[in-house]
Amino acid sequence: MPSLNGNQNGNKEDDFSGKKLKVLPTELLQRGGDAVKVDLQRNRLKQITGISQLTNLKELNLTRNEISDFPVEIRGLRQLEKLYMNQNNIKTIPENVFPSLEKLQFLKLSTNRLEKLPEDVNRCQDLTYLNLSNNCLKNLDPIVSLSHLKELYVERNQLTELPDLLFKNSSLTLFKANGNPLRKPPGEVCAGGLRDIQSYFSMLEANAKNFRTVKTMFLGTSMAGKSTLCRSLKEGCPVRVEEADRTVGIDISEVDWDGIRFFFWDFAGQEEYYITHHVFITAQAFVILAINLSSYNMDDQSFKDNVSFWIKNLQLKVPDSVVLLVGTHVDQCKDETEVNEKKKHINERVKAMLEMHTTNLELRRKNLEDDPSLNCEQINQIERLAEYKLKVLDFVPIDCTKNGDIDTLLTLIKKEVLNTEIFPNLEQTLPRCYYEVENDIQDLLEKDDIPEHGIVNQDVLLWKLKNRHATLDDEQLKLILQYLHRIGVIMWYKEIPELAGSVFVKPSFLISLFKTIVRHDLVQELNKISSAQLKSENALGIERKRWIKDYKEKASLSNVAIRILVRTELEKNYCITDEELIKEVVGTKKKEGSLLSLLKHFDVCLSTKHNSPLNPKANEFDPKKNWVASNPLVYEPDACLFPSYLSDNEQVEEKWESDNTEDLNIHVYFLPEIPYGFFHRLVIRTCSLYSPYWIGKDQCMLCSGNKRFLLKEGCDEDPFIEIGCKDLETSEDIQKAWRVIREIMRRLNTLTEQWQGLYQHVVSPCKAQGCEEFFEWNDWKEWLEDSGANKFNVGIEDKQTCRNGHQRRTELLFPKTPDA
Ligand SMILES: Nc1nc2c(ncn2[C@@H]2O[C@H](COP(=O)(O)OP(=O)(O)OP(=O)(O)O)[C@@H](O)[C@H]2O)c(=O)[nH]1
Repeated sequence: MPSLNGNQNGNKEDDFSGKKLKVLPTELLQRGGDAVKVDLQRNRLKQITGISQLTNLKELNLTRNEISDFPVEIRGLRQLEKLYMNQNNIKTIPENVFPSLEKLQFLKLSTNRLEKLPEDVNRCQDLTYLNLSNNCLKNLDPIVSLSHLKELYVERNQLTELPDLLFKNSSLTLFKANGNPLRKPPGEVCAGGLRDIQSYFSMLEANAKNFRTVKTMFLGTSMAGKSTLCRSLKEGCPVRVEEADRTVGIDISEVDWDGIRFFFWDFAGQEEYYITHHVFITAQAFVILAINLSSYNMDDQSFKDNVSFWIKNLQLKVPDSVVLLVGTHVDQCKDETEVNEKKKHINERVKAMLEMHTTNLELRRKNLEDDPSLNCEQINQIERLAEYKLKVLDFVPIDCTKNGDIDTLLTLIKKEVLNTEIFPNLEQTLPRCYYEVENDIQDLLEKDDIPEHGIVNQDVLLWKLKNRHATLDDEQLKLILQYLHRIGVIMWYKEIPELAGSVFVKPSFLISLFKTIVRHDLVQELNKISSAQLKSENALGIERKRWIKDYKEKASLSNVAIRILVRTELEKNYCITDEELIKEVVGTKKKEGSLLSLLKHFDVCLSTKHNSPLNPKANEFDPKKNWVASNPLVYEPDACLFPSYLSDNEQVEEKWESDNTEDLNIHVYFLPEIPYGFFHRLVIRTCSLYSPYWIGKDQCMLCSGNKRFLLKEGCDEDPFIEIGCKDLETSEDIQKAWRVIREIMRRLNTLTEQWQGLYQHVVSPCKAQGCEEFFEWNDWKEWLEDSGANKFNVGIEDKQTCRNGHQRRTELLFPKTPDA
């Protein structure tokens, strides 16, 4: 029997969800005109023959079924107000269905395979909610005249343009279009939301010009020749870069070739800088991967360090980018044969690597297809990942000291960039004022109207720009500034309260501040601190020694040392004397400076504490309340910890002691692998919730109440992150622990969203001694949603049996309805 639940409107709901139905049950059809609301989600329906008998149906939920042909019979449901058809396999919707659904207000068609919408969808004039995300739509014209739409979602489709009519005089209050290859308006405008898009269209001239910009990133190991390539290409002839002149952080510059603007981002190759790279590696980029051919050994390690590490990172972070492999130092190879052999080695390995990636995704998809209705979300995600094709262009070996070779490379780059198959989104349509504002900012800098360091108060900048653009108001100017921030021309972190008032119109300055702290030769820099500098912060020489020791042994850097280093950089290299500005950036004993706020915002480091004994009074985490640190505070944050520089896990292991079978334990597996810096950032984000924590190289332990939680990066062939909890005595303890794990998983999930090419799945290991079996989670992402928490694993048994016959209590394997 279906359950009949009352709802707020007094309508009875026929609940047939999760019953593995393949056809509509007779008992439902017999209800005929009595059925008002029917829930058929999570079944195996391919068709819904007979549905038109439910003539008074107002709400129909067909989420997560196996429907591929849109059921035309729905046409008969003339009273229908709400229709859920998301997470099926629908490719097309025929004409002549929607005109009959005149009362439809809510339509959810997300996560299907729709390529096109029927023209007559515009007949549903009462529609206020429409969700078309995760489809393959190229065009939204059929919906422009839906004048009552309030919420519209079209994320992750194939849209290149949005129709401006959609935004004129519309009642839209929510619109999301992330994950489309948009040119008009560009994705960076859409990322700002509805207001930005409306403002963009209001400013866009009828004959607006298309502009062509390429963000070019030079990546590769240290000394590969990135700076040499970057500078030589800019000059059009070989430029020699001295070893002492190596890149620290990132260098940014701009060139114009034949009307195409190239932004050159030269990334430093030393590992210390990798943790800040993710901030600056952005979508739709052109990557020049420099590989030093003379030092390249044709073995696994060399391929990994010089090539695959970088390609995999790009595949994870920006899977839609284009990579050009450039082999440098050809003149230092023995002969042409050596160059050709190395080129062949790299080309073959890269090809195999990309194929392997596709095969792994394919295999995973096949596994999931055993139960498509349960795994629909995951299958869809895999299919989306398989659609990303990182383009790796043919390998070019060059001698960076030779004129002819630089010329050849230059010609090749220009040719590739103009190839629309390789760069389909090169052209973007922008209102003229966007460019004018950008040029004006450069002009203000050149005319010294803005100080050389480029930090300018938001109000001052707006005032200066308004003097030049009488027609633009503050709001429009702010939107343009945010767009310029998103494309990396300026930096304005509006969402960080400490930084919202300052605009950094010279990003290179900000990066140079990053590198005062995140650098390969930090110990040397600490050693250079003079007595006078120490005195300025009331510090002693003996403290400097301690800073160096703490940094080397505990990867923690004193806040006082940070202040001294940053102040020195500002005063010496940028001749800044404005004490107020220095204090704002550097901070004081009482107030954190803007630089630290930024580093924390990007999860580069976290405030650290003295490691005190396990605190049984650690505040418990309660998802309904704001988390507050334990009282009395166990620490005064006086240093910053850089987790990825830590060298061992001893302390964490000692605090955690050993695992036991009554612990909670889940593994989050990553395909193709755990991105560089992922664990580091997860630890930072998680530890900011709990006062007592201990961190090691790839492990971290934290406390909530009297329970201990472990986060661990592991690899037993497949890379995974383990989340565990111990000290659980009662079922209530277990429920509480799952809530904390849910919070950790939420953080993990928001991080994952920053790596577009990443796939994860979650399992609970069996834990019986010697057993390697596990219990697979199907719905973990749903569990993270507020509404999903109550549905998770509803009705499962008290015990689960693994494939080897071991039994384990369900509540130790899955979070059984946390708030039930
Ligand atoms: N002979 C020769 N020397 C080169 C070539 N390319 C680069 N070099 C030299 O190699 C050294 C390293 O080059 P850089 O351009 O600084 O390398 P990088 O990749 O920017 O290094 P990091 O800044 O440490 O990341 C410099 O001394 C260059 O002059 C080449 O093709 N032939």
